[in-house]
Amino acid sequence: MAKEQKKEKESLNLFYSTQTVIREALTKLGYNDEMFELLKEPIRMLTVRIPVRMDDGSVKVFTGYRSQHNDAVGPTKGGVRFHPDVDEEEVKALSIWMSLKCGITNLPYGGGKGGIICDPRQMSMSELERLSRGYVRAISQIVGPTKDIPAPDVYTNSQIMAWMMDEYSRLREFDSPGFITGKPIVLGGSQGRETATAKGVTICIDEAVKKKGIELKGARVVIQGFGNAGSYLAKFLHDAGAKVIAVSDVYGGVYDPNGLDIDYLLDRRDSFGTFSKLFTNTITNKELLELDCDILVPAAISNQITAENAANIKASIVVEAANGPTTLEATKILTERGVLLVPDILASAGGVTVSYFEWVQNNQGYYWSEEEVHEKLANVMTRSFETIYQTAQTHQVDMRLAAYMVGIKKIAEASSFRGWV
Ligand SMILES: NC(=O)C1=CN([C@@H]2O[C@H](COP(=O)(O)OP(=O)(O)OC[C@H]3O[C@@H](n4cnc5c(N)ncnc54)[C@H](O)[C@@H]3O)[C@@H](O)[C@H]2O)C=CC1
Ligand SMILES: O=C(O)CCC(=O)C(=O)O
Repeated sequence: MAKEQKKEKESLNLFYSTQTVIREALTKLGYNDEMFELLKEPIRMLTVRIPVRMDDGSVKVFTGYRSQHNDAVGPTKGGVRFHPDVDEEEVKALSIWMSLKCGITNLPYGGGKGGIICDPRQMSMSELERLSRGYVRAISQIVGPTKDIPAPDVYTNSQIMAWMMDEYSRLREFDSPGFITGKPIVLGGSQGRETATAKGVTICIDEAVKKKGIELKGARVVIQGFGNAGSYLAKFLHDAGAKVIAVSDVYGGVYDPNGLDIDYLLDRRDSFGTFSKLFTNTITNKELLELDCDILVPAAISNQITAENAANIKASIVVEAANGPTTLEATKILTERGVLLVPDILASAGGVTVSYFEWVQNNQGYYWSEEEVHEKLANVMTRSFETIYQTAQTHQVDMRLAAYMVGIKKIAEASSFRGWV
C-alpha cells in the first residue's frame, strides 16, 4: 500500500487520529508520555447487551456502549447515539472529544459518550421506548447526576431523553432530572437546548467571517445534514441574511444557487432530519460537499471530508457542526490551501454548554429565560473561539491542534493535581 494511502486509511479511524492529535497537543504543552498514557484512552468503557421485545413478539438483542474518558475535572458528560454504524472505537473517540469540548468551554465535566447499534428509523415508538429504558437499566451502575450525564446525539431526541430520565428515576426511587439533559421543557429541560448546537455553530460562523473579512449577509452556505444541528443552523443563517444554497440528509440533497426556501424545508422534514425523498431533482452528498460556496458546514456524520475530496472543496470557511467530519489529512490539505477550518470540538460545543446550563438549573431548581441562556451561551462561545484562534496564531498551528491544546489543558492539570500522573 502506498504511504499516502496508508496514512489516509489510518486517519479514517477516529480513535487513532484523536490519539495522534492528543499526543501533539500534550507535547506542545510540555507534558510527558505518562500524561499521554493516561489521556489516550477512556478510563471506563462499558459494553452492554439489551434484549428488547419487538412488536411482533420476537426478542432482539441490541449492543450498546457507554464510554467515560476522564473524570478528573468532574462527572463525565455527553450524548447517546442510536445509529446502525455505531462502533466501539468511535464511541471512545467521541467521549474523548467531549472531554476536549468541556475543557474548551470551561465546564466542570470530563467527557462521556454512548451509543446503541440500531436503526431507529425502522423501529416503532414502543420498541424505541423499550430500547431506551433497557439501555438505562444496563448502564445504571456507572451513570447518574454526579457521575455521568447523558444527552441527545444522532437519531436521539427529547422524547428519548424523557424515557431515559423516567427509567432512571424509577430505578433510584426519586425524581432525577439532573440525570440527563436535552429533556422536554416540562420535565426540567432548558430553554434554548433544542437549538443550542446550531446557535453555537452560528456564533462560530459570525466570528470566522470576521476573521476572513467576509460579509455573512449574502454569503453562500452549504450544509450537510438537516437534523437538530443542521436544520436550525440553516434557519439562523437564513434569518441572518446568508444564502443557504444547499442542504442534505442521509439520502441526498437539494441545491438552488439562488437560495433555498428554508422555512418550507423545515416544515417538511421528519423527526430524523429527512426531507430529500420529497424531491425528484436531488444531488448526492458527495456533490454537495464540493459545491461552489463561501461557507461549508458538515452537520451529519464523520469522515466526510477526506484526502480524496479536500482539494475539491470550494468554501473558504469550513465549520464542523458534526463530530469528526474531516480527517487529519484533509485538515492539512484545507489548511495549506488557506481554508479557515473551525474544528468540531469548538464549533459544536454549544450543545454541551446549554446541557450544562440545564443540569445547573435542575440542581438548583430555578429556571432561566431563553434570553438568559442565549446570552450565557454567546459569552462562552465567543470567548472560546477567540482563545483558540489566538492560540493557533501564537503557536502557528491549525485551529484543530489549537483547540486540542486548549481543551486538554484543564484535564491534564486536574489529573496532575489529583496525583494521578
Ligand atoms: N444534537 C446535538 O446537540 C449535537 C450534535 N452534534 C453532532 O452533529 C451531527 C448531527 O447531529 P444531530 O443533528 O443531532 O443528528 P440528527 O439525528 O438530528 O440529524 C442527523 C442528520 O444527518 C443526516 N445523516 C445521517 N446519516 C448520514 C449520512 N450517512 N450521510 C449524510 N447525512 C446523514 C440525517 O439524515 C439527518 O439529516 C452529529 O455528528 C452529532 O454528533 C454535535 C454536538 C451536539
Ligand atoms: O449535550 C451534551 O451533553 C452532549 C452533546 C454531545 O453529545 C456532543 O457535543 O457531541
